[in-house]
Amino acid sequence: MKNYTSINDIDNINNWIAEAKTLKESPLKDIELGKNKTLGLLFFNSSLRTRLSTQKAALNLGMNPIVMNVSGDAWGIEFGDGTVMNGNTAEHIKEAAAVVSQYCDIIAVRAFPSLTDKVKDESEYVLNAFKKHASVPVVNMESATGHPLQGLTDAITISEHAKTKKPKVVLSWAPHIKALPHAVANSFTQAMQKMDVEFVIANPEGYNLSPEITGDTPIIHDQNEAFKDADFVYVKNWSSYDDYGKVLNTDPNWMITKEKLGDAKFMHCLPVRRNLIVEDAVLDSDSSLVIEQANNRTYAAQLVLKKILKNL
Ligand SMILES: NCCC[C@H](NC(=O)CCC(=O)O)C(=O)O
Ligand SMILES: NC(=O)OP(=O)(O)O
Repeated sequence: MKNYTSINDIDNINNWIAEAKTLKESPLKDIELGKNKTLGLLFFNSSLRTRLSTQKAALNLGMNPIVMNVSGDAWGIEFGDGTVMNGNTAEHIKEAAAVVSQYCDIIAVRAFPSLTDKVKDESEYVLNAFKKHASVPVVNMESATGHPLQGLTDAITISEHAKTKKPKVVLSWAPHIKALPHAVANSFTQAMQKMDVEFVIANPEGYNLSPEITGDTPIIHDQNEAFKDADFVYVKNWSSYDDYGKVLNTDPNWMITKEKLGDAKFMHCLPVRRNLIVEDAVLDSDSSLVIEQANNRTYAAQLVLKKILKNL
């Protein structure tokens, strides 16, 4: 594998899950593989889990991680072609990516969407510019439209906790005060579509994800109906896709409660706002898998880095 930028880069999800589970059992077994190799992590946005678990994964493989907060700490990067750079950007992605490629064997990038310009966001211009102008492999640590390290993590976690051969998995929208990206929901949807699960999405009217992502997956506007007989309820807020980036609804009735959850397991990528997205009683109960999900971020990243290292 050269780059890992989308769930579509996973050739066989069941094999990947099995391999991630073996890494989890003996995380240091490939400690020689990444010796003298450098992973550069570039953050255009905040992070706790991705920033730490991806470094931990690199360390488990014997790699040397180096981290930079691009926004604020680096020079403003210009992505436009042929731009007269007389504004706020001081260096072009052509130089920046070429320079970073000399210091790193793999570059990992986090760059969220604007949520104001759908066409520009969907062009994935930051991630694709790194892919184009870097001479080393690129890993997506959450881009405008996808969070494939999270999607892989969630597939691993569901596989670990499934009690039946074909569990029912619900992706549910929940309220939030801010406009949030679609990336986590998109990659979770794509991961579930590759797994042998009964998968449905629950969201209010006006909140359907991109039809290119949802495809044949049933979309249900009644949350209680969607939750019936669910084994896993994966919760995430996202802003409207059709009315791009808008917050149309903050209906507290969509918040996840213990009563609504029933016997299902609760999942969320974190960070999560308590008593807005989900009530304390759920997060503080055995029904919550959120801490285990965060743990699996390390093994998802380690599997991805291992596959890229083997191909260098
Ligand atoms: N990486 C996981 C989620 C990141 C981001 N969440 C956020 O921005 C939450 C911010 C807040 O709650 O203020 C998202 O939804 O894509
Ligand atoms: N789940 C996740 O990606 O967390 P961070 O945004 O803290 O990295």
